Amino acid sequence: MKSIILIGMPSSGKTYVGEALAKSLQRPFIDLDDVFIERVQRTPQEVVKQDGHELFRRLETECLASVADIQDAVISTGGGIVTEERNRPYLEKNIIIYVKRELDDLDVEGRPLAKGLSAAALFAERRSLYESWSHYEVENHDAEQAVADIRRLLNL
Ligand SMILES: Nc1ncnc2c1ncn2[C@@H]1O[C@H](COP(=O)(O)OP(=O)(O)OP(=O)(O)O)[C@@H](O)[C@H]1O
Ligand SMILES: O=C(O)C1=C[C@@H](O)[C@@H](O)[C@H](O)C1
Ligand SMILES: [Mg+2]
Repeated sequence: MKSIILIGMPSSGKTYVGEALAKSLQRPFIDLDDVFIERVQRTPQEVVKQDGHELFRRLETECLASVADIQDAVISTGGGIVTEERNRPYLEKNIIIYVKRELDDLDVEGRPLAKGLSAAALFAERRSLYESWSHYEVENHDAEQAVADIRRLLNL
């Protein structure tokens, strides 16, 4: 079966819910941030700081391409994955779930967000992308509930 791939705002719970979902389904969990660090030997933040946003996005696409054909996994992505149209075909090889969380609940304090924008500004820019690129949407108030909702939506 295709992998389940989670998209959504920074800190919306893609990793948290993804890990719980993988455990519940007894499937491998892949976090694209970990793939990035392993391939590039630097964190996304280091690359942005040292070499700029564009290189970070190019390397992120390479990381996505490297996992896009893996079957049966749960994959969480970085919040900005929807900002590059070239990422869409890789995401679409999989089942795409938009993980939603109240803006006020996003724990973005002190985190370097893309382009130095606030979470509200990023959300305004990306909301329609998360909505239109995803096959399903799930609220993350409570991780167990989000896992149950995804399992129900996908009949798993
Ligand atoms: N349902 C939840 N209940 C309690 N804590 C949560 C829940 N969802 C997420 N968190 C917490 O919120 C923070 C952000 O979650 P997480 O790291 O999973 O977000 P993310 O979408 O993967 O972020 P990023 O875009 O940076 O990868 C973490 O500290 C996580 O433990
Ligand atoms: O949402 C984004 O565009 C980003 C989120 C951060 O986790 C980092 O990956 C980087 O700052 C970009
Ligand atoms: Mg994450």
